[in-house]
Amino acid sequence: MNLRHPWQVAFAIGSTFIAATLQLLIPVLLGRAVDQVRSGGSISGDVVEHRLWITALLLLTISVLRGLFTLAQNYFAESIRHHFAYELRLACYEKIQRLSFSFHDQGHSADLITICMLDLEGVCWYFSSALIRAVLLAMLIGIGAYILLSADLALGALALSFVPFVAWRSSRTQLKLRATWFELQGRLSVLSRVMEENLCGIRVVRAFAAQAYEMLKFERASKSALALAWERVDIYARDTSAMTFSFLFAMGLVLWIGGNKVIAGEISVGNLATFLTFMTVLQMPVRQIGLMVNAFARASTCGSRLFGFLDLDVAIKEAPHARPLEISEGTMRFENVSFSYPGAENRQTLRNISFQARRGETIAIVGPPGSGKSTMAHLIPRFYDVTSGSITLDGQDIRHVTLSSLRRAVAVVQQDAFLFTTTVENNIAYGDPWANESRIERASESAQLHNYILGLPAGYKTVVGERGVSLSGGQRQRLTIARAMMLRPSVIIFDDATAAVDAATEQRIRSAMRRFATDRVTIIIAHRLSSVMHADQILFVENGEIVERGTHDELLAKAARYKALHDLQTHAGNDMLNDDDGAS
Ligand SMILES: Nc1ncnc2c1ncn2[C@@H]1O[C@H](COP(=O)(O)OP(=O)(O)OP(=O)(O)O)[C@@H](O)[C@H]1O
Repeated sequence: MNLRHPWQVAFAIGSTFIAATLQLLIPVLLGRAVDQVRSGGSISGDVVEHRLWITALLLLTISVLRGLFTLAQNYFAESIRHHFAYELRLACYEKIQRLSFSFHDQGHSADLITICMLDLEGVCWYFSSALIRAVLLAMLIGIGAYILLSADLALGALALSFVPFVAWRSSRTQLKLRATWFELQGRLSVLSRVMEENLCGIRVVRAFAAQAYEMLKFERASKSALALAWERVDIYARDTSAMTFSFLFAMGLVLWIGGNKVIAGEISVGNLATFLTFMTVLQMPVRQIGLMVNAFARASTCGSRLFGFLDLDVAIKEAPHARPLEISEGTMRFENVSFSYPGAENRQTLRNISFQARRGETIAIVGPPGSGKSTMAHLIPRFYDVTSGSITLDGQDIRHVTLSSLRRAVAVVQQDAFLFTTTVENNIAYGDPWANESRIERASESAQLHNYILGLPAGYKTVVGERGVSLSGGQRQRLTIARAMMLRPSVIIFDDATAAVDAATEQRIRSAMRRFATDRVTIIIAHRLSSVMHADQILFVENGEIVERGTHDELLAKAARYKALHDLQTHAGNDMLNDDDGAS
């Protein structure tokens, strides 16, 4: 139970007890009222009327009070549920912020959303509404059974005979409905996937005149969902009828046998009325046993997933006595770094990488696809930890400094330029929300974006991202470059960040960044050698190892892999130019 709100829990349970007790008094009072009318022959009319008035007033008061306490019970139960959900949601979100890249690499995002929304709801509902209802149900059935059985054992047993059957049947129905619910969710998600693909690929669909095929695909998915929905209606209708029948059958028996007992003078008509009213009172809660069983089954699956997620160990942790990173000379060093991805420990992605970069230097990393260039970049902000060796910044091992200070000092401009759905200004100032306008403008000028932004409908206040103005790949990329520059990092990494901009814009960004680069280490990962030829040191990586290093001229002079790549790109460029000449 949610012990962070003990008073609310106490009020919810207390109100439930009182509401249940008051509800149990109603059949007793009704029975008494019937007997008071029946006894009219032996007592004067005024006395009967007086007694009836008292009983009626009592009934009214009890009903009003019961309503108020039920209201309080629902109020507190809902309040607990929402507070509990709020706290769990925050805990989940906080966990997501801390989870390491190795967790996200396994493509958990859809599962994570299910855990943090649906599973969380399942757990909260159980801990608030279902548990409170279980208390109410236990009281109604327990005390109700005691009153009925002590009034007349045989008739009481008969009146309660529908309880086990309805409880069993409603639990079975709910569990069956639950199983089909999962299946239905699966079929509905196929339906939404078909629709989503159709909307995303609308140009392909129209271009290939595939509307009829798409319609057929959608109809098939739709039919399969409809069939299951019908199956569920069938289960529900059949089981509801069976439960109603058993209840009415038991009621008929009580009426018949009870009626005979009244004739024989064994019980009063009022007693019989009490029995019948009790049965009506018990009917709905008993049917809800199925809901409780379902809530419990749901909460145990959802709970094991939710709490399993919250208890997950975070791979990248801060050292117990981590200190903020202190930058003085601004030197970064890789010392004999080897690395294997978590889950792929038998394969070394990087082997014995050593190099040093001083403030103001630009280091370029080139090499064939999959050679480990991005992996090297991801080790610097500790997206992953080195398997052996170390990375230091001014002599401080990055594993021994606080994560926030490290990530403020190391900015990565990724290949995929992600933008938040907010203004251009907020996107650029993401790492420094208090930055003034002139700094934001300077950063966008360096990223060759300022003039373009001024031409947007609302300038820097224009909303971009999924539901805003759409930018081209190159413009998005330049915006993320400006965002990284705002951090004034000690190490800035461009992970193939200029691949989406044309050579002329790249040239302009590079010259604008020259001043910016004097205060920090710049690491450029690129396939286009024209992007890296001005670097102070070029590392050629192959199969996770640095196989060549030096300046552009030194590497050309070596006439090995770098030279081969350079010749390939130069010839490819010349060939394209020649083709263009030929074409024109
Ligand atoms: N998250 C991951 N889990 C396991 N293996 C990975 C992961 N990311 C990359 N790899 C593997 O590590 C190797 C190096 O990948 P990396 O992305 O560093 O190469 P790269 O040189 O940057 O490639 P590219 O030039 O195509 O971007 C590849 O074989 C890749 O399949």
